[in-house]
Amino acid sequence: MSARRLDGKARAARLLGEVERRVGACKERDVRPCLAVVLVGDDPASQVYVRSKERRAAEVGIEARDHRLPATTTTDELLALVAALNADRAVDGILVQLPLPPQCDTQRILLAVDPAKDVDGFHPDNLGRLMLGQPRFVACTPQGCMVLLEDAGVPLAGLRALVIGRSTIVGKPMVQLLVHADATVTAAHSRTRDLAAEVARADVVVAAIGRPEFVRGEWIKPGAVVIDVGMNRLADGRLVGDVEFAAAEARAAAITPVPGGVGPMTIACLLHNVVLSAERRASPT
Ligand SMILES: Nc1nc(=O)c2c([nH]1)NC[C@@H]1CN(c3ccc(C(=O)N[C@@H](CCC(=O)O)C(=O)O)cc3)C=[N+]21
Repeated sequence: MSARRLDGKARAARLLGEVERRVGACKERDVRPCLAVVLVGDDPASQVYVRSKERRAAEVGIEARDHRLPATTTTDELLALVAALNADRAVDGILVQLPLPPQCDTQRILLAVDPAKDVDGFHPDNLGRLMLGQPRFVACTPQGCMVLLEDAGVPLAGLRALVIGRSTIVGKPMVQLLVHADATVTAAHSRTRDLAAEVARADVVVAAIGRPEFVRGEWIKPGAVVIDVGMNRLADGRLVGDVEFAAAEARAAAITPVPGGVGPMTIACLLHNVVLSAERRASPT
């Protein structure tokens, strides 16, 4: 048996089509959806990500305003920029590209973003709302994983789901979303004993560890659904996930590829969050 590939690229294109229609509807009401992108420093990977976000935004009619700051930017300078973007009524979403240089206090900066413009879903208000089951902006990567899980066609209620990785931007919100979908969720991480045994009993595996092919294909329970959040650049330039793809594919019922799986969904969900924010501006409740 070979797994069905959960095609994130195709799914993202469909979601972006919906976003584009909704952007058009906003414009008919004289609201022009706008995303402010803040990039500090010259990390090459961050520059690539930001460029592809801005390109996708343009494709769906969202204006992306670029704020590039030198690597020496201080916390106070960033706080001043965030305050200006919060106050700018034309800005629907604010994205501060991570990681920030070490002299910047990331937590303080994320806390300063107006939660109503926090399209990354990283502000404590939005993380707390998700915990309460009253989400406003859901972090883009976990949101994209849930869409792909829906496409896999497995009802999550009662299933055993394993989330590997406990980051604030992926693992923790992913656990919450799966709990709200009535899965039985285990949060595994670097200190988990016998990860192989945890994987072996999981009906759904979400891998967000950041180590190339760390999850062995032979650990996967036959018929499981595998969502690979990992994006690891090897020395030879190849991009691989956190799961040993070929071996996992032979056992799983469905699996996301890398590239072309979760990554494109993350960007589509970001722009989905921007249009949600613009729709609130168009029809305040
Ligand atoms: N505030 C903030 N928000 C983020 O959402 C954020 C961030 N900071 N910092 C960095 C990470 C990384 N990230 C990616 C999203 C999509 C792809 C993506 O589309 N990847 C393609 C492949 C790209 C390639 O080939 O290199 C794919 O998986 O098919 C990659 C990486 C968002 N991040």
